[in-house]
Formats: sequence, C-alpha cells, structure tokens
Amino acid sequence: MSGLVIAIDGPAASGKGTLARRIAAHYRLNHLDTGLSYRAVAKALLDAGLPLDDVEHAEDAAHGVDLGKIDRTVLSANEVGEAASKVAVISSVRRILVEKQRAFATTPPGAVLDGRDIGTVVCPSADVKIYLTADPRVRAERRWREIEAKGLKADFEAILADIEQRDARDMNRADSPLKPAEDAHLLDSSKMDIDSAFLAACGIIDSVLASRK
Ligand SMILES: Nc1ncnc2c1ncn2[C@@H]1O[C@H](COP(=O)(O)OP(=O)(O)O)[C@@H](O)[C@H]1O
Ligand SMILES: Nc1ccn([C@@H]2O[C@H](COP(=O)(O)OP(=O)(O)O)[C@@H](O)[C@H]2O)c(=O)n1
Repeated sequence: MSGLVIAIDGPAASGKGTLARRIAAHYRLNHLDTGLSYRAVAKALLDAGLPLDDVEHAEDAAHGVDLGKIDRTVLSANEVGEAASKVAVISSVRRILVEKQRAFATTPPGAVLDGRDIGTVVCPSADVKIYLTADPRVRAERRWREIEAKGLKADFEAILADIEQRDARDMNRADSPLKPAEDAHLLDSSKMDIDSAFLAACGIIDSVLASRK
C-alpha cells in the first residue's frame, strides 16, 4: 500500500461517512464511501425494473461503476440503501467492487474508506481500523433528523425497523459479513456529538501512529 490507509466500518447510520470525511480532511487523505458503490448497482437495477437478485445485470452494473463519478444525491434514499444490502450479498458483485475500492486505497497519498468490510476484506492491512457503532435508536434518530432537515416527512419507527433489518442482513450474509476486524478499535458514539466522535477517532489514530515510530 502506498500512503496511510484508515478503515472505518460499522452499521447503518453510525456516522461512518461524517467521521471518514473529517478524518480525511484532517490527515490530508482521499475519502471513499464504499456504500455508494453498492447503492449505484442497486439503483441501476431498480431503474431498469430488474429484480435485485439478477446476478448477470448486477455484475454489468458493478463493472460500470466509476468511483470518481458517483452522484451521491440520487443514491441517498432509504429504499436505495435497503436495495443495496440485497445486491451486496452477491459475491461476484462484491469481487468487482472490492477490486476498484482497493485500487482507490492504494492511490497516493492514501485514503480513508468507510463501509462494512474495509478492515476485514478490502484493506486487511490498513494502518488503523475503527469500528464505529451507536445504539440503534440513536442511529435511527440521527437519520430521522437528517430527513426532516431536508424538509421531508419521516417516520421514526419505520426508519428504526429499516436500520435493524439492514444490519441483520449485513451481519448474517455469508460473504464479507459486517463485523469488527480482530485488530479494530471500537468506538461507540451513542453519547458523542460529531466533534467528540472526531476527537476520539483522532486519539485512536494518533496513538496507533505514535506507537509505530
Ligand atoms: N456523533 C454524531 N452525533 C450526532 N449526529 C451524528 C453523529 N455522527 C453522524 N451524525 C449524523 O447522523 C447522520 C448519519 O451519519 P452518516 O455519516 O451519514 O452515517 P453512515 O455513513 O454511517 O450511514 C447524519 O445526518 C450525520 O450528520
Ligand atoms: N463496504 C460495504 C459498504 C456497503 N455495503 C452494503 O451497502 C449498503 C448501503 O451502505 P451505506 O454505507 O451506503 O449505508 P448507510 O450506513 O449509509 O446507511 C449496506 O447496508 C451494505 O449492505 C456493503 O456490503 N459493503
């Protein structure tokens, strides 16, 4: 690997993207939200009216994913996240996307990647691994606030059910299930605001880097 690689994994709406973006800016690294690649494949199937277990078309869509050109705005809907977790069980789709994600990680000056399998599969030799969690109700409330802030209506119980169902699917799939890498540092942000979570993450990263000097 060239440059520093930081892996951030965790369940839905734990704050991975928010934290990864801030860490990348602070340590002057590239940032990749790997969930967007699964969302892009799912959206391609949804738009074409194809079932989410259509392996051949899902593979075609995965080959077509350009990590540099993903439009996050059209992929943020809850339904797309739910659909993404269904295409994410297809091993051949994962292989195609993981290859692109690894190429991104090894591009100088290094990168922060967030997702579900970064520390375990995509970058098992990452310099620092953080597993970010938060209580499901706290995560559902954060997502609820995010939707309401856009002026849209959101149902808290429906969001919570979606998050719990998606976590269960992600944790129980055969290929690359969501779980902390053995050498991951656990960070529970249930009682932390964004700034405190960022400071705690920097503390972990700085102490790992200092211990290697
Ligand atoms: N520690 C935190 N405290 C409060 N809100 C947070 C925290 N971390 C993230 N958020 C908010 O929670 C929502 C989900 O965060 P996001 O980074 O998109 O999570 P993920 O990438 O894990 O799905 C966003 O609206 C974000 O601003
Ligand atoms: N590295 C990754 C990233 C996402 N995914 C899948 O893609 C879905 C959407 O991921 P996301 O990171 O955009 O979801 P949120 O946590 O932002 O809600 C997840 O529920 C996983 O099923 C994955 O399998 N592996």
